[in-house]
Amino acid sequence: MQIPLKHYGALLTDYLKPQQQQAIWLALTLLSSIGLQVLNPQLLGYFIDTAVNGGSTQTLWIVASGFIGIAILTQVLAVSATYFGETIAWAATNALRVDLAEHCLRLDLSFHKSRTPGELLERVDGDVTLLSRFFSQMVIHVLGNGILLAGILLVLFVENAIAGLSLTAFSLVAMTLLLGMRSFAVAPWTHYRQKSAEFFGFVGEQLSGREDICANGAVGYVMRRFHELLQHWLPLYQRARFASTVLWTTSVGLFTIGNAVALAVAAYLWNQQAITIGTAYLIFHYTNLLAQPIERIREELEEFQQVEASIYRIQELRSVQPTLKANGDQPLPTGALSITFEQVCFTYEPSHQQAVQLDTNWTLHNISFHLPAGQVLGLLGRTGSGKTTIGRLLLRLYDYQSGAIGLGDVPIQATPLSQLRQRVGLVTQDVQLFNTSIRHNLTFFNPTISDDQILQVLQQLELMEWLRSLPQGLDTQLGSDSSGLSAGQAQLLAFARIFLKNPGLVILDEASSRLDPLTERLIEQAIDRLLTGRTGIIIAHRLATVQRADQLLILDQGKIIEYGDRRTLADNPDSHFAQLLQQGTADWLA
Ligand SMILES: Nc1ncnc2c1ncn2[C@@H]1O[C@H](COP(=O)(O)OP(=O)(O)OP(=O)(O)O)[C@@H](O)[C@H]1O
Repeated sequence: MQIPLKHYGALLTDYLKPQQQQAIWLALTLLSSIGLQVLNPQLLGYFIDTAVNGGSTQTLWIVASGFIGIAILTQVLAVSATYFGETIAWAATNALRVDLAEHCLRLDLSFHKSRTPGELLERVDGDVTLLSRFFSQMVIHVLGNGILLAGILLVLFVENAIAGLSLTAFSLVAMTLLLGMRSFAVAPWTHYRQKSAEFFGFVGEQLSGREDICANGAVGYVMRRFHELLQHWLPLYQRARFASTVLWTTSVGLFTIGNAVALAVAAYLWNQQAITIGTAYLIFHYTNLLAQPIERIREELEEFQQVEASIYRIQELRSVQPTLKANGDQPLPTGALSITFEQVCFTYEPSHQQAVQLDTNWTLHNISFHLPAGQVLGLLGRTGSGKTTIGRLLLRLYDYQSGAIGLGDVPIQATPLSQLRQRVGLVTQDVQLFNTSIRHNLTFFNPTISDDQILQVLQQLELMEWLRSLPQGLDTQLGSDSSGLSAGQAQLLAFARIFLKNPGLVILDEASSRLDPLTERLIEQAIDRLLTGRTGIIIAHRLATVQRADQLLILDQGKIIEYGDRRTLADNPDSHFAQLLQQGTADWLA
């Protein structure tokens, strides 16, 4: 896996451009500290020669103080560089996190269904965290240490040409060898991070389902899977670390050779009386100093292998594009919206579409009906017959493969997605509440909705008494798992959301669970109000709700087995609906 250099460049310019000033400060502090590191040993060499030649104590004091002063300044500059580096890293990686999160939110439901929330967390946060060093220091460290390396070699040449030449040759060999091994550990680190994403996905999934897991005695199974994942994770980590260790061992071996070369050259030149003892010390000192940039570049490259794996995975995520067809800009009419389905066929696995020539494999097959504006359609059918899928197609959570769907005579693809989702309201059985105040749970953070509007809606839903019983009213915080709310109250809050949104079409997946009579009455009233002046589709589980419908559509295995006016069907003793009425329940399986 080799990522073209231009991709790194693009990433750097995209995310570092807004922080040009900080980046300049980072470069300045880093380069100054490098300059001082090259300069300071010269004072030491001078100190030794002055001491050996019997120089004055005052001179020695001045040189020693200068040496200490520069050492302190180098440290101050290093601290400043770290500060600027961290600031840049956080700002850049946060911007990337935001971009990736937005990108994921734009992707279809099919993308999210195929990935666990934990896996996405690892993609959006784990991989990006690894990139922080790339943004803050990597490029500048590789560049800066390259300059330090060149500076040291230059000084060595100035001290003595033979020393400069032999240590330059050594540096070239060391760098070539280490750079050649650059990609050595990329693949093991990619596998390791893939497994870690899987592990976090698994943990996230199990944590969110902990009640069901405990209630159904599945803890043993979960723990076994947990250990299985860990068992696969460890060898991958060992392999990745081993690859990195090979690099480390190579560089340690190289520096031992480097030190031997420096000592041999210094001893030879000293014997030849070509250099002073101070210069001999400097050759040895600079060779040691040489280890720092080479070692640092090696470290950066080693870390870069992990970064490369992260960049690769981020690119992969960014390359996933929504499969929904493009939107048009045709507005939907105001008020209640009529619905037209014309021979709609849909499957959740479009890649199998060609293979699905047989009608039986469509999730929805040849669905056609027309519901005039302001009317209500009751949807009935066995579990898995495709009722929920009809709602999903209307909201364009998925696109159908053939046929046509129109709302208010506008094809749904011809209108902007944001407008479509504003004009169609969906209440599912599974009400998703967020870990924030009741106000935000109702308005979805829309600041244009006033408290008065919210209170009016809660009053209509007869929820004021409940609201008054809460210690902080609309500011009361809800738990993400609906803690403190009954199923009926959660449903009523979901209705309140729809009232505030005021759509022209309401799709209601009615709760099939039994509610207490008081809550049931409240919900019945709420549904009545919700449907007034709006078109409605109700996936009905109660006869009371079905009686509201103007039209009925009964599905079986994705096909319409009965469709028509409710009263006409009720009067026809041969109809499926009449049989349901006879059974006294709308629940198909009852
Ligand atoms: N995201 C999905 N990916 C793949 N298949 C799916 C998906 N959602 C539903 N299905 C399948 O599509 C078919 C229709 O599902 P749908 O949820 O529309 O049925 P339903 O009539 O609403 O059932 P229920 O009454 O149980 O809610 C089922 O066979 C189901 O397994």
